[in-house]
Amino acid sequence: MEKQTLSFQAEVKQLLHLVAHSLYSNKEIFLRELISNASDACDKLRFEALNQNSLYEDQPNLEVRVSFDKAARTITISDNGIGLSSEEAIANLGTIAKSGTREFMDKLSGDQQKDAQLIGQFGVGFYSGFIVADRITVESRRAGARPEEGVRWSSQGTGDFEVETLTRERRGTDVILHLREGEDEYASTWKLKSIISKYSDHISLPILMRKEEWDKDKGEYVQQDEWETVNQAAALWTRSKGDITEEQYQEFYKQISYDSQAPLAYTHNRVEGRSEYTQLLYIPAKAPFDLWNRDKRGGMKLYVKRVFIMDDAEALLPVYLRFVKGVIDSADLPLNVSRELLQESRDVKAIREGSTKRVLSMLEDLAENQQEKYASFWKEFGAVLKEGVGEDNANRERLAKLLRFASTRADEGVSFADYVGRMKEGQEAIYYITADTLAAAKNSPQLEIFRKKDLEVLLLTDRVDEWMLNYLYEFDGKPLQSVAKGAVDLGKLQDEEEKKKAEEAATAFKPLLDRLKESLKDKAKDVRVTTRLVDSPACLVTEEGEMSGHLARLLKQAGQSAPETKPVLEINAEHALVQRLQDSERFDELAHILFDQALLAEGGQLEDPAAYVRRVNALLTA
Ligand SMILES: Nc1ncnc2c1ncn2[C@@H]1O[C@H](COP(=O)(O)OP(=O)(O)OP(=O)(O)O)[C@@H](O)[C@H]1O
Repeated sequence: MEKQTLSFQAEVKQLLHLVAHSLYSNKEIFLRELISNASDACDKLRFEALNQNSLYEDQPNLEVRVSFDKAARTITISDNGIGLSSEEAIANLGTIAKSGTREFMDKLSGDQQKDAQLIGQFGVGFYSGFIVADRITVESRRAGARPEEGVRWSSQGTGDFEVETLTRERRGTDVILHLREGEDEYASTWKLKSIISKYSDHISLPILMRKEEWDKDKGEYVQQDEWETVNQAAALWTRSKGDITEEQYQEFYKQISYDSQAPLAYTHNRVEGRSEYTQLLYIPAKAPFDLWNRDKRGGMKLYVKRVFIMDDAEALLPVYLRFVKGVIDSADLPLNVSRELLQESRDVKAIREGSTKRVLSMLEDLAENQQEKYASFWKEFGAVLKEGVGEDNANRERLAKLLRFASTRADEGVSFADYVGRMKEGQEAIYYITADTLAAAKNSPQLEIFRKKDLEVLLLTDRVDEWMLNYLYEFDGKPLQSVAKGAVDLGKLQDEEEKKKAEEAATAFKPLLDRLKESLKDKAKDVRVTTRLVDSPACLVTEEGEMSGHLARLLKQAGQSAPETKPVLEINAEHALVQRLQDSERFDELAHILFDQALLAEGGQLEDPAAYVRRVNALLTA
C-alpha cells in the first residue's frame, strides 16, 4: 500500500483537541492507557489462540516492553499481542467505535475541569498519547499475517493521519511517542518505572524495561542490554487480600472504571463451593454521566482462569446494579463462553446471585456503620437501586431496608425502619405521597390532616417511585398507604367525635354535593366531604386500585398511554370558600375554580388554562 493520508472522524478531532487542552493536569495517565491497550492486545491474542495455537508463532510469552531514547526524544511501548492489520489501524486509530460517543460529546460543557473528569470516565485511550507527544508512530503486524503485511500509522494528532505498508518480522505493536517540547522528563527510567508501579502494577503481564547500572566513569546510570520486569505481573484479584494495599485496590479501580476518584467501597472474595470464582466488586463514589441508560452496562469484566474473556459482561449482575464495577474470574466456565451462553449458564446464575448478595451486604454494612458514606451512595445511586425492588423478588426485603426517603420529618435519609419506629400508637399504615418535586409533595393539601395529627408521611419524588410501589405493599407487616388514594381512613387515629362530625357534614352537604357533581360531571368521578383537609378548600384523590394522577402524568410525559380515569373531588366542609359556594350565584364558576385549583395544587396541568384565568378574573372584577 502506498502512503495514504486520511482524515480523522469528526469526534476524534474534537477529542484530540480536548486531550491537548484539558488533560494536562494529569499527564502521566498516557502510559497507563497505552500499557492497558498493550495488555488488552495480549489478552486478545491469548483468546484467539485458544482455537489457533499457531498465532503464538515462536513467541509464546506475552509481554509489554517500555523503552526510551533520550537523544531521539522518544518513548516506545511494545507488545507482542494481536497486532493490527492496515484496515484495523485505519478503523481503530481513526475513529471512536465506542457506543455513546455522541451522547458523551453532547455532555461536554466547555469547563475544562469538569470536562477532564468526563473524559476520564469515557476513556481517551490511545489518543492520550498526544498529551505528551506531538507525533505518534504506530508500527504493527497482526498475529498470523505475513511480515510484509505490517502497517505504519503516524499522526501529529491534529486533522489527519498517514498509513503505509511495512515489513515487520515481529508480531504485535510498537507505539512510538515523539515527545513534545518540554516533556523530556518522561524519557527516564526512574520516571517511567514510578508511573508503571503507580498505575500498572496489577497488569497481569510482565512489563519489561532495560536494566540500568551506575557507570562510575561517566557518573551516571547507563542502560544495559538486559531487560527486567518492573511490575508485580500478577492480576490483582488473584493475589491474597493481605498482600494488596489500599492504594493498589484504588488504582486498579481507576484503571477498570476510568473514574478519577477513589471508589466508595469494594469487596474482594474467593468463593468456593458449587461454583468457584473470585470477585472484586467496587461501588463508585459518583454516578457516571450515562447512569440512566439501562442498555449501557460497562461495569463487569469476565475472566476465566485468569484469561480475559469479555468486558461489559451484563449477565454477571442484575440491571439495577449497573453502577458496580469489577472483575469476576471463574474457575468453572469454559474459555470459549459467549454472551449468549452466559445468559443460560447455571454457573453464571450462581455468580450473579452470589455477587448480588455481596453488593447488598456491602451496602448494608455502609448503611449501618458508615452512614455518611451511605447517604452519599444513596444520593448518587438510590434511584437506580429502587429498580431492584421491582426486578429482584428474591432480595426485595433486603432492598426495602436499604431504601431512604424524605418525609414530613426530615428532607432525606428516612428508612422504613426509622418510620416504623416513630409510628404513633394506633397507627396501622405507613403513609406516603408521590409528587414531582419535594416542594409539591410537602405542600400538598392531602397532608393537612396528617400534619394536624402529627403523623409522619413519606414524600416520594423520584420518577421510579410510583413504579416501585407496584411491587412493594408493606414493610415489617405494615401496609404502605398513599394519602392521595381512596377515602382517608385513619382508623383508630380518628376520634369518635371527628367521625360523627364528618358523617353529619356528609348529610348536611348532600344537596351541595349533588350540585357539584352535576356541574363537574365531565371532570370528577365523584364529589365527597372529607376530613383530610384543614386549610385547603378541596383536593383530588384517586380511588383505591386506580392509577394516581401523578403516575398518569409521568406516563404521558414518557409518551405512553395512561387510562383516562377521573379523580374524586373532596371538599373541606369547614372552609370559607365551600361555605360561600352554598348560596353563591356564581355556583358553576366557583365549582370549576375549586376543581382546577385542586388539580394545580397536586402538580397537574389544566386542560383549559385560559378558561380558568377567565373565571378567576371574572370573580376578581365582580
Ligand atoms: N497495542 C495495541 N495493539 C492492538 N490494537 C490496539 C493497540 N492499541 C490500540 N489498539 C486498537 O485501537 C482501538 C482504540 O484504542 P483506544 O485505546 O482508543 O480505545 P479502546 O482501547 O477501545 O477503549 P478504552 O481505551 O477506552 O478501553 C482499540 O480498541 C484496539 O482495537
